[in-house]
Amino acid sequence: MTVKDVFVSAPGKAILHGEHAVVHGKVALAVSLNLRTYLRLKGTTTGSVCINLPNIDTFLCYDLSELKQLIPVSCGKREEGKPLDAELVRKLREFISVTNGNLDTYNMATLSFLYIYISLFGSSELPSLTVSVWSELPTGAGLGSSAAYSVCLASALLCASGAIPAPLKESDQSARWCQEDLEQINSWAFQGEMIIHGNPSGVDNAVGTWGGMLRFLAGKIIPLSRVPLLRILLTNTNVPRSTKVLVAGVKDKINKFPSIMTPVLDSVDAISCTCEKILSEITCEPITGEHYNILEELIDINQHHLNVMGVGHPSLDTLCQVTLTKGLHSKLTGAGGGGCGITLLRPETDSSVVQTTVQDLKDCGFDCWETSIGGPGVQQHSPLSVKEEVLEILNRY
Ligand SMILES: Nc1ncnc2c1ncn2[C@@H]1O[C@H](COP(=O)(O)OP(=O)(O)O)[C@@H](O)[C@H]1O
Ligand SMILES: C[C@@](O)(CCOP(=O)(O)O)CC(=O)O
Ligand SMILES: [Mg+2]
Repeated sequence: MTVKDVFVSAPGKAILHGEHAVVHGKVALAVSLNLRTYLRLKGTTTGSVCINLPNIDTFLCYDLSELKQLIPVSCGKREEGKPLDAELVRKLREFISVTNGNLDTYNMATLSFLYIYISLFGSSELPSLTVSVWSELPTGAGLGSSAAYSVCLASALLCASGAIPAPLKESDQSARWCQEDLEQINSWAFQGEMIIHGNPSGVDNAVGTWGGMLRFLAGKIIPLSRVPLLRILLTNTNVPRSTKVLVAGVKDKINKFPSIMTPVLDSVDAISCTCEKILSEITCEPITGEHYNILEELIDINQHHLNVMGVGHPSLDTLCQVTLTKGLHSKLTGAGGGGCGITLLRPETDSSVVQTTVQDLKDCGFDCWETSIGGPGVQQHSPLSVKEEVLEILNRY
């Protein structure tokens, strides 16, 4: 069986409020970024499955005959939204550690690819194909690169398997799936996130799938109908960390000090709700200085809470201090422990202040840039419509 080529992309995200607390059933507010992950799937006749992941220096090929051995005996077509198939995960872990030496975090990328591939095709015939992925997002830095990757995998593999149609018409440059198909993509992406994160809330893959700004609570996704025009500075401290490890650390802390940590999580929940209220006022009333004063205070309080949860880092403290000298307020975004932070810019913040702040942060060894938010969720593209620099990289494979 030869599968059709598919080209897709999905955005990264910034969590405004609610990271970590969202894993424990609290509200999070998240927004898509203008940085995307691109995936090209090509049907081949080589009798192998190849995966090219240049962001993480991973280039692998497997014979279909090897992969067939991994199909669980019980393999019917697995339904989405179910817990991971423990037998398949065990077989894949064994297989990857045998062929690839170790189980470092970057091998999670291979594991999640193979998991979705075998789950979707295992009950029929495994097709020969090559998947190449390139991302504009920093990997493992809090901007949801794992979710953008999982959403791309899920959409391309679902499309290739025929479980969902390819929405792109001949004359289109890019196209989106219908709601029902997006739900399927989101739920398979969640499985990929489970492999990479251990215990994800699902907020990141929801933003990667639907884009825009959304409120997420216990698996329920409510898109905000109007996305306020927020100006946000993104800073990558370049301190590496793993979401899986940080999420597990917060859980341990909650288990150890339940009566101390529960109020912290409740407070984060209230911060998300208050922020949502202010943002909705900003979209339909004249913006006042007071709106921004409150947003800034919420950022400060939440950053303290995240430190209490044990996911701060000296580099993030530096970010907060440096921006505060310019009157700007910052917090970590995503799992913390290094990685990225967001800084809220007020509508009246002068571009010269932004420029000097960016320079000061760069002098600390950080990457820093002003970003736009609220981009579209997962899309299928005609390769001709994709940015030259992305095509150039993906064309190498
Ligand atoms: N472009 C990519 N190519 C391959 N794997 C990726 C890519 N982006 C993310 N990943 C996978 O996601 C992991 C990082 O996920 P995570 O620790 O959750 O950080 P993030 O905040 O970026 O989501 C990587 O170790 C890798 O397994
Ligand atoms: C910490 C958490 O709230 C967000 C993690 O985001 P990221 O992988 O650091 O981009 C975990 C989750 O919601 O699954
Ligand atoms: Mg992640």
